Amino acid sequence: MAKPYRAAMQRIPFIKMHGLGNDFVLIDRREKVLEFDAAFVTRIADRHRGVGFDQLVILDASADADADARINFLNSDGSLAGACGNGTRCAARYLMDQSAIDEISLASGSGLLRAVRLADGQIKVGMTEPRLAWRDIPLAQPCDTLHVPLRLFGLGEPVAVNMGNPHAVFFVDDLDSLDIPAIGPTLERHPMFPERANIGFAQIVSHEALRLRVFERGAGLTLACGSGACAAVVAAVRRELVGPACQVQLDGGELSIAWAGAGPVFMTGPTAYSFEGMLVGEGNHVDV
Ligand SMILES: N[C@@H](CCC[C@H](N)C(=O)O)C(=O)O
Repeated sequence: MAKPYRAAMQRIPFIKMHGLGNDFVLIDRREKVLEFDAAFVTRIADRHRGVGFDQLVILDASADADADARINFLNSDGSLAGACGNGTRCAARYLMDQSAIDEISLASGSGLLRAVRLADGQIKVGMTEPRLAWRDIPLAQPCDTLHVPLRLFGLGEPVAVNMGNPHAVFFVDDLDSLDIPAIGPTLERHPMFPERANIGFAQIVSHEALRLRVFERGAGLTLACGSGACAAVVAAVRRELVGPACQVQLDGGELSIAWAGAGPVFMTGPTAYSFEGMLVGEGNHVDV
């Protein structure tokens, strides 16, 4: 028998995508108003009772005539993320496929982002210009962002970078010796980072390559973090550890990052569809 509130049921189509295993539920609201709250987000994020994702990617119609759509990101803990590199590449791929085009512009919290599909199918996005002043990270106190005075767990001083979201990058000699799930939460929520921070651990491989693992703000250790890869290369270029083009080796695969020492950071890598489905429920209380 149909439940009495059936008429109020929402049906929300979604697409599951990932970039190097950094996974997303993408909801396209460009043509339909769909409302949901933080409880909805954490429910869908649950990998046992929901769909599971690192970030929820929401596409809306954009008021900006230069943009094809507006993009927003929420972490699996329900918090807002100002930027998400892999999510941007996945959303760009989805929008390009929908319209059979190879170039797209997205309005985001960190400005207008342009993405292109390359001949080999990889998606390249121009991320924002990194912000490097302590206030812009933001950090809790004035300091040199190239050497943030934070010494914990035997790590050296990190480099702080804002890529539309806050990052701290620690350079280490042996990435495999770190228990990142154990130390990540303390660093993410350290009082030095009033808005919390994404915590990257980078090991230099050569002048053109580094290995990276990121404990993401609001999502924990992920298989890849696009904005984290950008932040790590910006940090490594500033410390003169790598050149302007750098391969970033993440647990889920590789990203090519280019930064000339000023201006935007370019990120290139693969994207993939996983499956599509429907979230069904009453109001914001959605069953999956
Ligand atoms: N996975 C993302 C980063 C997501 C946002 C981050 N957790 C935050 O809160 O800033 C990426 O690919 O950049």
